[in-house]
Amino acid sequence: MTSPIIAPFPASRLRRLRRTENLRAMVSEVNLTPANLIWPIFVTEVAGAEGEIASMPGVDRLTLDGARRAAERAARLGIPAICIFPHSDQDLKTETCERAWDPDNIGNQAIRAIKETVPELAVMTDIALDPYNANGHDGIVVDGEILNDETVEALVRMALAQAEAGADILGPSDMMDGRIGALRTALEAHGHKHTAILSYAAKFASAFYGPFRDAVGASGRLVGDKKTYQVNPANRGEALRCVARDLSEGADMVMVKPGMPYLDICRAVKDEFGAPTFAYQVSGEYAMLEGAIRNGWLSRDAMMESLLGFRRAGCDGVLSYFAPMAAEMLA
Ligand SMILES: NCc1[nH]cc(CCC(=O)O)c1CC(=O)O
Repeated sequence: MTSPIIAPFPASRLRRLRRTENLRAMVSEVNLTPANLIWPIFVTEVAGAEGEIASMPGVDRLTLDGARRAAERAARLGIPAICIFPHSDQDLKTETCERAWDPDNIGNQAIRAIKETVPELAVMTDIALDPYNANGHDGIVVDGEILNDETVEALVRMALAQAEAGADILGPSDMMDGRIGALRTALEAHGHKHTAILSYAAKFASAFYGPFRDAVGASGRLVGDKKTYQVNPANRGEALRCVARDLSEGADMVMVKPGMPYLDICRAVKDEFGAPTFAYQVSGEYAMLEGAIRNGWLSRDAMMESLLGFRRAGCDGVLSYFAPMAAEMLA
């Protein structure tokens, strides 16, 4: 890029274009609209588990009816997509995770409920075994090892059940090797050629997922950590190789996760590959901002600024628990 010529002061006064709201709007380099937001929601099948998540004040676990209402709210606000995370019955979690591909699991029920209520809203899912795994891991665990290839087979079954239930976008968040290619091949073979994949491609082994694991009821279950499959937070090059690999296997869109501590990765992914690029402003980022806002230490504008930052870093959109609130503020 050629640098714009800057005349010496006082011929150049950069403050001239910052003087009024309209002048600032004219030269704004990026913008944030509700179309840039994906709203992640938690849906529970457990009676009595609905309501506020302690570590995510302002975010509720929803019933199926609540999910329907959320879908209507998203549509009203111009949010194009909702992403479903299931909170499933602890007693039905197994080591083999077969509920993950049960057509009637709570995640698949929620897909159908939302598609019935607001057919045009894009429904995104999460593909990983953790909501149904007695071990709380994203993959099948045998003797302490998270098995890659056996997990990929299970993920394929899970993905087909979600596509069958009507999901528009599948979100593999498991970080097993080879899953995108396996999912794409299976989707094509089973008549789901229009089902999109938004790969959690650059997903880091982060401490910012803590509140999410409370929300889906995986925290008490998880033994150890996810460092043998999620990317080391130190590794930019490896994250870019993950993105290259997932795109070459048939991902339609890619994601960087978490968001705010990884904006350098967002920028690199967009510049390097030019594919539709999303960031996930994860549960810990939500808790951090919302906690400070509720304490009066930050204003709501800080939240809006965090979302605009993703756009400046090259993201086409952001998954954020703030999505409905941000869309309301933009209206
Ligand atoms: N498959 C798991 C999954 N999918 C989305 C999140 C985290 C989202 C968030 O923290 O908001 C996680 C947690 C994890 O990897 O442990």
